[in-house]
Amino acid sequence: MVIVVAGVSGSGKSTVGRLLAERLGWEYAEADDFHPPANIAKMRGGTPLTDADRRPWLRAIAAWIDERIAAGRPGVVTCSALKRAYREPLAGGRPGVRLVMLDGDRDVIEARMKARKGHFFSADLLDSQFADLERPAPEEDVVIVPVEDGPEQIVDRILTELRPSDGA
Ligand SMILES: Nc1ncnc2c1ncn2[C@@H]1O[C@H](COP(=O)(O)OP(=O)(O)OP(=O)(O)O)[C@@H](O)[C@H]1O
Ligand SMILES: O=C(O)[C@H](O)[C@@H](O)[C@H](O)[C@H](O)CO
Repeated sequence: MVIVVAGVSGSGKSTVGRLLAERLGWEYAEADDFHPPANIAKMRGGTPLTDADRRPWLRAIAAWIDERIAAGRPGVVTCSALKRAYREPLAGGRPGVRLVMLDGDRDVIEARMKARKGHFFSADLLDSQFADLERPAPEEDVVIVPVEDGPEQIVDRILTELRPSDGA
């Protein structure tokens, strides 16, 4: 099984994803490591990414997921996956892949981003993240988890909802 941890920038994907992988003893990969350097430079410069910018990045994340599934090695990967069209190729109806979206109040997320030091993605871009965000429809079968709790409780909740140790 592969779990994709999604959500806008600052929603806690890296914090929660890393902890989840640690608790399960699974491999972990970080969305930002799949971006071509031009995308990182663009975000660092304060310009939001377009669909075209995100295409090679989503393909690289999908390839990571495919490799894990082919090898029967479970993993956790983060990916903002803001739009339905981004989520479909990663998790849509694929057995063995589940997507969890961290979602919550913009002010809470903004405050966390402002407190976070040394990250290339500035809180000024948060509006563009919420503008692009398409909240998952029920038929997408995405687990939506509120971000207001602490990371440990969020991970507990994901484990309860997905029961990954059952091998689902
Ligand atoms: N549940 C939480 N409770 C309190 N603080 C949190 C929580 N989750 C994350 N944080 C803090 O909020 C900030 C943003 O979290 P994090 O970097 O994990 O988000 P992200 O979604 O991975 O962001 P990005 O996509 O920009 O890399 C960090 O400083 C992190 O320590
Ligand atoms: O889809 C996007 O706009 C990007 O992937 C962003 O979400 C960033 O990569 C990340 O969240 C910042 O670290």
